[in-house]
Amino acid sequence: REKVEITKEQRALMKAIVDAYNRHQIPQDVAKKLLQEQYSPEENFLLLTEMATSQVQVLVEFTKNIPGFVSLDREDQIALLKGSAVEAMFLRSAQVFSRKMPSGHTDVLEERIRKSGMPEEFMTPMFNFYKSIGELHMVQEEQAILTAITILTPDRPYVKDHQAVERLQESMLVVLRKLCVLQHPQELQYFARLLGRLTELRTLSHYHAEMLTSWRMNDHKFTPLLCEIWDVQ
Ligand SMILES: O=C1N(Cc2ccc(-c3nnn[nH]3)cc2)c2ccc(Br)cc2C12CCN(S(=O)(=O)c1cccs1)CC2
Repeated sequence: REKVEITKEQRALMKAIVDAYNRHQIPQDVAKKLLQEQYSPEENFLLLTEMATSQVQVLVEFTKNIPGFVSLDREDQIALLKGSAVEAMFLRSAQVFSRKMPSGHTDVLEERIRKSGMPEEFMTPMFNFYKSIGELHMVQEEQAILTAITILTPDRPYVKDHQAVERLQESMLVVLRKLCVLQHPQELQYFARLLGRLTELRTLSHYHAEMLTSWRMNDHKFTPLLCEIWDVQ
């Protein structure tokens, strides 16, 4: 059994990322609304849009606090945020939602989102992803670092200094791998399973782009921030 040890620097990096991840949350009243009253599809959709807008704001703040991010080329910072926005939002949504939801309430989520006019063909992959994240029982350090790794993916469109991003992501992958060995000693392939979720996320983000155009509401409106980051309208 390999002797795994997290260095002082790696612990500092992990702490900075976890603090940033926990510091920014979306307003609880918004998330709670989704779980309480019964709404019309239009109202459901508006709620999801309101929440997604808060989520993007929270993710921008989180990203700015990832050590090394703000010293990247400014245009690369934008390219990374735009390239990872959907994936990071779905990853964080799945993580936060499963934590927030008392068990057995996911059908409320399913019903609310199904009632928002989301195309059927997107529901299944989204819920499969949601369940597959829940089954991993990630500790919060793993959740925060995996989200940072998603954002610091070097092969996003328009990233110029590929290497600089790769170096940042590399240092986080090293920490995450050690964390997985320490937190899940019995599951030898736990780290590989975590990274496998990132592949599932990319598929989801392709669905998402199509979904936005085919949303089953003729007058669906997104907020200016979502239009900007999702390249819609
Ligand atoms: O809204 C979602 N939810 C509910 C949700 C998400 C986060 C929090 C929360 N609470 N505190 N912090 N975060 C609460 C409820 C959720 C849960 C799991 C998965 Br997988 C995914 C989702 C989406 C993400 C956005 N989309 S979306 O398609 O991008 C779209 C935008 C506009 C209209 S449709 C819908 C599904």
